[in-house]
Amino acid sequence: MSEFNKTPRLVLLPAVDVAGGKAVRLTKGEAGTETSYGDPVDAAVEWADQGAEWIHLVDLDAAFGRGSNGGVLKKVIRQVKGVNVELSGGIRDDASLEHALEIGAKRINLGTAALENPEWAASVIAQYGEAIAVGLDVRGTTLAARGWTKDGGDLWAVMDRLEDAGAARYVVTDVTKDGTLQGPNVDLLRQVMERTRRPVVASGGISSLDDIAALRELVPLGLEGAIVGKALYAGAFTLPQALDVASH
Ligand SMILES: O=C(O)c1ccccc1N[C@@H]1O[C@H](COP(=O)(O)O)[C@@H](O)[C@H]1O
Repeated sequence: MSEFNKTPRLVLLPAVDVAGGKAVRLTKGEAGTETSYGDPVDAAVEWADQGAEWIHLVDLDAAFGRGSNGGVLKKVIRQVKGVNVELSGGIRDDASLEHALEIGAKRINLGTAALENPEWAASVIAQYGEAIAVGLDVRGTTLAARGWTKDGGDLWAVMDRLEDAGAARYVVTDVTKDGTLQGPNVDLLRQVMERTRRPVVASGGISSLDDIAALRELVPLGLEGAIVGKALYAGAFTLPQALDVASH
């Protein structure tokens, strides 16, 4: 096959979720299910050293509305200079959005605000374009907001609105898969990609290199990337192995 016929690679985004100043992984996003993996700066620097182009950085305390890890996030972004950071959790107004961009986030992932404050979300989508992604965090086809503790409406109705607003990209998480190592929800991803021409990033459930290979098959349909969390921290495979599968 010539270079020109090759399917473009899948971009992998190792996740660094921060709670109480530590890198943690949750199961299905439920508070109290944390497994701790130490210093978030060390985790992020390790993913950067191993070849990550993007890091998906989450302030879980801000997402749950119980605090902030602002200082730690700033340090992480500073320490992984040269690696793009997608930042999410608690970015719900002008002040938090501007702060996130000021500390160096390349892309902001809006969750709750895109559901509860459609006018503001539309205005920042129009103003910042590619710098704004919308996180579609779902159980079944019901969106989840406020630390995934509240229902946030019907996925397809909200997507119609976001498409009209010109959302640049969607980060799709099946909450029921997140942190479970049960494999990604490929049907959900296919359904989302059928309804948009915008790039989609998959999140939740990746457990093996086979899962990454399966997601790479979706690149021609609009899948741009995949967030990898627990599988990397648990050592199911290494990031270089995953990057290799994502690019072949
Ligand atoms: O990533 C998680 O495990 C997670 C768990 C519970 C809530 C949120 C979680 N992650 C990220 O947070 C944003 C939503 O934050 P907000 O609603 O905008 O404050 C979500 O898209 C995930 O990226």
